[in-house]
Amino acid sequence: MPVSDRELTQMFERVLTLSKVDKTQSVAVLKSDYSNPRIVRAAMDAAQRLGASVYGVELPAFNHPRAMGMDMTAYCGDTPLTGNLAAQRALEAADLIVDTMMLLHSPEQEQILKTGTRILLAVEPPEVLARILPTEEDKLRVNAAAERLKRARSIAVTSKAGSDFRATLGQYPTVTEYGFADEPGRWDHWPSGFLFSWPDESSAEGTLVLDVGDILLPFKTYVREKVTLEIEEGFIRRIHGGFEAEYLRDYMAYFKDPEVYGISHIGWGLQPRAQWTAMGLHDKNDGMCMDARAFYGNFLFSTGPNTEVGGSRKTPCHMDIPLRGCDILLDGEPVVLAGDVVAPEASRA
Ligand SMILES: O=c1ccc(O)c[nH]1
Ligand SMILES: [Fe+2]
Repeated sequence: MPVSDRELTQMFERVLTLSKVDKTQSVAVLKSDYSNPRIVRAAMDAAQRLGASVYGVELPAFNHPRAMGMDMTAYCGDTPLTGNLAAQRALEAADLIVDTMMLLHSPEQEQILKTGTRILLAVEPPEVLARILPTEEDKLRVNAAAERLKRARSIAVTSKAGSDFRATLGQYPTVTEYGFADEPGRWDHWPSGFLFSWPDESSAEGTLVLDVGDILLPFKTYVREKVTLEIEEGFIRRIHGGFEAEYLRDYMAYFKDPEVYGISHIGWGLQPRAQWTAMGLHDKNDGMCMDARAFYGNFLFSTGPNTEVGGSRKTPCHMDIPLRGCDILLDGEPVVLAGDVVAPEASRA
């Protein structure tokens, strides 16, 4: 259902307030040719209504000649900001950046965050922003789970479909997404509600079986026949199954980069207002489908880049693959069982 401009501005006022925007703050709205103009305008208006010093940074769109599709997570690393030091300085001057063009998985995003500037990504359709409007309660639940994940030294994921995956943890930080950027140097994404870390380099091992109904992003497809990923020493070594396995093999091979098979962030969904079914109701180009990444109790697996936590894999191909119905154990203790969040208690909806 359409959201009115007035409601969109009011939602931005709410989320920018949660992001600690007030008259003492400067807010830069980062945009490019493909930004949603309604989101740009609502962010600018809301920031002004909160008394902040507001400015826009507009960058010409960047299209890599080998990028395919419109989903902004499909080709990561190079962005309209890449190489534009003057624009980066202009952005670093802000207390908060509302990113309507997607810097995620770029080295520049990390450089900007290191200056203490906060970044809030907002590129989903207004109807999704409205349905998953962030709350303080989301933050409490995600942070409760993060306290557990920060302490974890191992993760194990199994499922009835046959998944049997494990990795050690600790080399990389825990990252939370609860929908607002309220602390210095924090990046967040409205809408969200999940958390993740990265496996220690070379530690990811085992099998992940994508079962019917699991999701392949950025393809925005529901798996219709099982796909099996065999993982050794932190890399996907084999992908087998039927048509979807062949399609995934062909897509990843297209990049001609062995690093696309590396494992990226792994974690689980904690957003009850995100729905597994939502992707089926949207066109592929409506956004990046955060419902699929955030739905409650998923195991979110991903491949490719790890630059956002200081890793060396700046590879453009990034697959986000949420699985349903998994058991997720940290140090042998369950946090999710059969796709339902069981611990920590404070993380349950
Ligand atoms: O919010 C996001 C979106 C995409 C992604 O790969 C991670 N987190
Ligand atoms: Fe991802």
